[in-house]
Amino acid sequence: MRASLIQIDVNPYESVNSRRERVGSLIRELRSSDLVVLPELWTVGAFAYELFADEAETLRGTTARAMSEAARDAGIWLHAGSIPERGEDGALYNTSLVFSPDGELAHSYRKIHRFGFDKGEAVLMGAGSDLVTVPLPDLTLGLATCYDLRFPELFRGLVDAGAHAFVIPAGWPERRRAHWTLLARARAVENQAYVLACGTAGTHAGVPQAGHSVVVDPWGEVLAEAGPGEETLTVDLDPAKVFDIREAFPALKDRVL
Ligand SMILES: NC(=O)CCC(=O)C(=O)O
Repeated sequence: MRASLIQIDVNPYESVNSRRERVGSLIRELRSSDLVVLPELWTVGAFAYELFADEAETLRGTTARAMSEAARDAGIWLHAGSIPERGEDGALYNTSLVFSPDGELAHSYRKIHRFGFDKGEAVLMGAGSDLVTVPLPDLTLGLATCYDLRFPELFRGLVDAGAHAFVIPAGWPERRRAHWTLLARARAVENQAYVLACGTAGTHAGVPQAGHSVVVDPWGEVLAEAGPGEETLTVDLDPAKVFDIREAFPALKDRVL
């Protein structure tokens, strides 16, 4: 199973429209992949709090339509990262969208743990409450977003719901990059699952982004890691590795709590 992560530069000098078109073209070049992943809040940037309300969209908005067409044209599963969603209740959510190869919006996930450190996201956005898994032909994905990476109980819940790989779009800042790679590897090792963690590049709202998107195998080995700039990582995953490692070293079966 071939997966590609597009680490997008979210600098504020590019308009949302231009970035959306550019990302659509990048996705269409990845026809040989089975799954393409984008980062968190890539239309605006995860720390551009003042843009969230203005750029919020519904699940049938401009970004969702553009991503649906790109997924269909490329014939791939697309985890289109997250958008600032304007919910039916009027509240904002940090919502990830997953499109099937025929362009259908198959799943969406509202980020559960809002980033509360600088108050921005936690004040502006509502919290999701539902765990979301995405059964693909060869393995099941569990969805999480950025700050969620710090909360292992979410990932354990996703494993209990059948996940073999976690997809984590992010807008992780450079100043905590050491945590990013460490946590991605920890979630992989403790759950014996692949981790596909796709971050952003560039600087927005004065926050330099870490980049360094990473794919980790179920043994905790880093299969591929991006540099700091815009880049696409492509990796071949072996779904059997999850089952083999879980059988050969059955730590998940020894859980007490
Ligand atoms: N967008 C985010 O969730 C930021 C998370 C972060 O900066 C951290 O966990 O550190």
